[in-house]
Amino acid sequence: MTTAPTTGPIVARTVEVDDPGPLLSALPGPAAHAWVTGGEGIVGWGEAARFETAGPDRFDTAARWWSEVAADAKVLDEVGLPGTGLVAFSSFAFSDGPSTSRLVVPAVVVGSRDGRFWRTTVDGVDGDVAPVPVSAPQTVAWGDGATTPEDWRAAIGWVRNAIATGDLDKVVLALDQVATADAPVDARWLLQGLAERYPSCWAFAVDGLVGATPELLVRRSGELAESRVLAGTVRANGDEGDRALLDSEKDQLEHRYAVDSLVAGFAAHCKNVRAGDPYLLRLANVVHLATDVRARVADDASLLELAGALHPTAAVGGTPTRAAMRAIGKLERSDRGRYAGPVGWVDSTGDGELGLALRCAQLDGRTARLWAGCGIVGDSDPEAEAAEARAKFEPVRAALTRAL
Ligand SMILES: C=C(O[C@@H]1C=C(C(=O)O)C=C[C@H]1O)C(=O)O
Repeated sequence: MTTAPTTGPIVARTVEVDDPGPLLSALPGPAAHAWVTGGEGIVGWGEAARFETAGPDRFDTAARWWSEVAADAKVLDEVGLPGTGLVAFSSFAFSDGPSTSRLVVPAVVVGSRDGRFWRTTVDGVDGDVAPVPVSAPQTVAWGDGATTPEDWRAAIGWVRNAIATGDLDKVVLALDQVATADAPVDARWLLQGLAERYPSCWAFAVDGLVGATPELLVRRSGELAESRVLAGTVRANGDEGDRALLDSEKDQLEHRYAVDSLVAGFAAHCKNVRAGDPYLLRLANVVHLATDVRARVADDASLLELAGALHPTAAVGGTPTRAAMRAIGKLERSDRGRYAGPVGWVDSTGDGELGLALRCAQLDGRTARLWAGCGIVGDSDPEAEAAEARAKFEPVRAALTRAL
């Protein structure tokens, strides 16, 4: 566990500013943090404080650190909208393994909502970054990741057998790909490409994990907790695909496991948990079955505490949870890192938004590791799952290579 580099209580000041233009274009360099949907949200850079942790208690330890920082902080906020005041960009590991989860308080945050714009700075922390133009890769070479398509098909077979013998109901299996560019990949290049083609998704970047997710694990606004669960997917191909999804018992079952797990997770902290009816969420690459869930927070649990109770839902893990997580650990050839973990932002009152880190890449110099996962149930067809995985890789692949 590490904390740095606060030297005393944080003083955060939010002031209203003129329209700064597109938020993602306000980011001065590739070390970028972002949470943007439909052109609104927050972007940040520089660093006023950081907390890193790992293991099964990661949500609790992060929640405790953040509540102490927030309690000590002085927040001078003349705007008072979601994303103003003191915020930490947040990104959690998928599993209880050694991958690092982190909260980062940027030196500068610029935000926009409902035609209002703001800038938050932390006293005594230099947020001046010499602007560096966004760079596009000139070449990108693609390779398999740790789990090859062949490994993945074999794993689907293993899961289908385990389901047939009654040990499991659903497992979300992921595979990875690695892109190697000619120069370090600029997070802003990916963010801008993703936000352009997927404006209704949440484009995110936290410490080099960059993507655009359509799935909201939890948003807390005071007593209101909200979520958008996705499970059940086909490639976008017009009405035919839409009907196939709505009429598919296999997809409806896969979806129900995910909704049930989210509702059960909310029960620990919330009252009046209400799930709507499933609907179709249409994106440029795929169509998902989606359900919106609302609940009332009954015990003052913060966003990070709620996330600890909810993660991993069966949208990214499986059913039953523990057995599915064991299967993922055994069948996937490398740790997921922060892919499929909660990602977003939290403020000093414990409000904020966390999506699931999907349709994303982990940037590391010239390489980008991408993942795509599919929910496997007893009736899953390996060919159809492979087509679904290819469709889920598409957003990041296309954003990365759009200038080539
Ligand atoms: C795991 C991913 O997506 C999840 C799995 C889905 C499915 O199996 O239908 C749909 C949306 C997400 O909950 C991914 O995109 O990598």
